[in-house]
Amino acid sequence: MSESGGNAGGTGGSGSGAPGGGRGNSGRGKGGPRDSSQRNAQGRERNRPSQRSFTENAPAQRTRRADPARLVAFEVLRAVAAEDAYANLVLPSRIRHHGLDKRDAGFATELSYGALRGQGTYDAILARCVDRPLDQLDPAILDALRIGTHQLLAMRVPAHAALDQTVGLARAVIGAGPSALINAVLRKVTAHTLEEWLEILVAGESDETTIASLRYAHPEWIVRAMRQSLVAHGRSAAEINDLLEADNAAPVVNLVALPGLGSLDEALEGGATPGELVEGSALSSGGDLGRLASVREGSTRVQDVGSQLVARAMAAVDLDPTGSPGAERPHETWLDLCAGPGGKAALLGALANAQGATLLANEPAPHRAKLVSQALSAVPRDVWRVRTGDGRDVGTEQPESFDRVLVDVPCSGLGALRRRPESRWRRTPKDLADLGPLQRALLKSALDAVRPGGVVAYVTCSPHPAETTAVVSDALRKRDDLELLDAGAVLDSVSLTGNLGAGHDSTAQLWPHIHSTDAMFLALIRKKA
Ligand SMILES: C[S@@+](CC[C@H](N)C(=O)[O-])C[C@H]1O[C@@H](n2cnc3c(N)ncnc32)[C@H](O)[C@@H]1O
Repeated sequence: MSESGGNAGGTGGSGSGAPGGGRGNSGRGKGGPRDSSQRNAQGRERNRPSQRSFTENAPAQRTRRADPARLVAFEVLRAVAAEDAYANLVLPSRIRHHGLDKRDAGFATELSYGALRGQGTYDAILARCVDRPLDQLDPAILDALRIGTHQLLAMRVPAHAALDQTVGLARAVIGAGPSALINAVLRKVTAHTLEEWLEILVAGESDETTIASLRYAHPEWIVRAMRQSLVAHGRSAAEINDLLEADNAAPVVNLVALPGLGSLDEALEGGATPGELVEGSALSSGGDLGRLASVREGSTRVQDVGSQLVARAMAAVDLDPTGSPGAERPHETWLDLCAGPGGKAALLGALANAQGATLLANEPAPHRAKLVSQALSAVPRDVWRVRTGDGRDVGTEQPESFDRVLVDVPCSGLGALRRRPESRWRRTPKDLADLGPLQRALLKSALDAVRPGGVVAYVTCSPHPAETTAVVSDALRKRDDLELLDAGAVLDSVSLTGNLGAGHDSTAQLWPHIHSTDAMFLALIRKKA
């Protein structure tokens, strides 16, 4: 374990398109393959005529060149499949490596994210077009087919361009052999629109979970888990399709101006719109956020509104409800037990600075602890410290030492599927079981570390009851010195609307399809004085 400090800021990116998301039909283009200059700012190819047709050229006569934007998407899919890479980390480096301009970068983002999100549905379609089981295909060929299918069924790319360019990509990076197969399979894909394919796939299917899984491109176990989560948090199971559809939409990039330190003026002048749910937030207008001086300084940051709300709720709980309103708070000590990479720590650091408190941010992974220091760099240096160590030890090493503790535990991330296009296909139900003991141990440590009268905010970026309500009720059952505060009411008190409707049974759950945030869970647990 060690403690340290440091400097910097951060930005994020997004993509769009998937079954249930940015649907579009392909059409006929005039002449040969389009070059990238014919794409519009959303990465869509311009002048899209309404009918489909294909070049008469045999695959061998077509382009042998890999269009750089498609090549980037292919490389992202390959890295995800072969190296277990994260698309949101690989994509920017591939875009830089190939020197894509803004339009091509938009196209590559939509193509790679859309193909990854839609993978389950696209594979079901491809299975109807290939004469052997998909797992007998070379994985690179399968990725090329997924990229071709997403262009044909869900992007406004003329069919001939999608075909020619995908075959050209395959010739350039996989070899001449597979191009005939790819050409033949993608021609079969073009026989139907996405909607027609979905009708074909679900025909004769009566199981609602299977239908939703195919229609909204989620594994069946996640469809069931999300339905269970909706019900566990007091919502209707009938919302499931809206929730799954929200996972397929590209999330808007949210900004936060660190209270008392940052400003949104520059972002708003540049076209960002003020956030409607929480003070000091804005919806980015897109583009390179590094152009904003306050983002470069780290006083304005990219952060999901759900994260902003739960961090503000932790800081806003009234620890002395019997005291006189407006009375000055004594100097408080705050702990962020699982801080990496530092998004909530930065906001908490700014709030601590404004409220005369200090913050200890803990993270066991040294490279992530460094990111926490960087995230906190805009906050005055005497307000915060970073501890590099196991959060499970803090409760015994520093018992009853903190007034407020945030424990934002490692979780399945089922509440942020829209941000991580590949994660739905990578996660398994076993992850939930494996994470349970760590989540419980971290919450126990947080409860040991908070002083009597203090409050612990238990947060996950997952709505699943195994990671949310079950963990909290286990903790409450084991000890008699705890009480649950009304997290929904506290969230309302820090929101601009005052009426988020997130509360249920004293805990609170935000939703992508209701609040346009990640599905953040919040429980506020007070240790009785
Ligand atoms: C959900 S993330 C936290 C996100 C962070 N609060 C933010 O807003 O940027 C969970 C973090 O817990 C860390 N973690 C994993 N095991 C831990 C442990 N034993 N003690 C403390 N933190 C742990 C992970 O490295 C990860 O950075």
